[in-house]
Amino acid sequence: MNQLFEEIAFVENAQYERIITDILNQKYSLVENFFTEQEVLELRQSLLDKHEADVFKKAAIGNRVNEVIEKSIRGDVILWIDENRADPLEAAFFSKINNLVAYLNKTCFLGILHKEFHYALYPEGTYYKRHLDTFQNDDRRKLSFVCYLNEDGWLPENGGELVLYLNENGVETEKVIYPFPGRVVIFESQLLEHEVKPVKTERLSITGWLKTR
Ligand SMILES: O=C(O)CCC(=O)C(=O)O
Ligand SMILES: [Fe+2]
Repeated sequence: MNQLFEEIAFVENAQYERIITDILNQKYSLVENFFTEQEVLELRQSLLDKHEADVFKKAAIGNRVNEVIEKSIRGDVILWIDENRADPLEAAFFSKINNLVAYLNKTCFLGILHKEFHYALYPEGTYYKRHLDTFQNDDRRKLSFVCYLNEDGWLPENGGELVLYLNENGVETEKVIYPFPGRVVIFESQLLEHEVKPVKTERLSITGWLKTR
């Protein structure tokens, strides 16, 4: 009965449809208003408060069974967000993510069953060298999701741009994305190599992955 109700209640969502079309056509989607300005402001404050409380740790490369801290590859510090212990703000964040996942699973049969998200702070001078978001021993990450939480007025000169390496008819091209506040980038974890260019002003974000199995 519930199932039937869901079928009838399905409403096409223009924003999600655009995300799906973008990903099908170009392997990534850039969304300017996935979260409200208020949500972005509060998530930024939450990140800064938690960082102030010193609970971030140096990000590693490799997955959690196989991790190595390698500052020559990435220099950000992170804090994983546990959905089961989320505060109301984080719960609202996950509710938007879960809506998107439900839509993707329903319309594209993506089979997303798990997700993992962390706050990330790149101190001045740090970067993340070109990489793919999958691990040798784990290919469950399907979509990468990044939401930028920088201050209003963030300038291109602040560095820290995300560069996606695209392939257009066999030719590599670079898509440069500035981490302006509120921007969300979603891309195919297994297909798009990318990097974070050196940061000149502390750079804030939430990054996550939508995973199968
Ligand atoms: O912050 C970004 O723009 C991308 C971060 C990233 O590539 C990662 O954490 O794997
Ligand atoms: Fe990445």
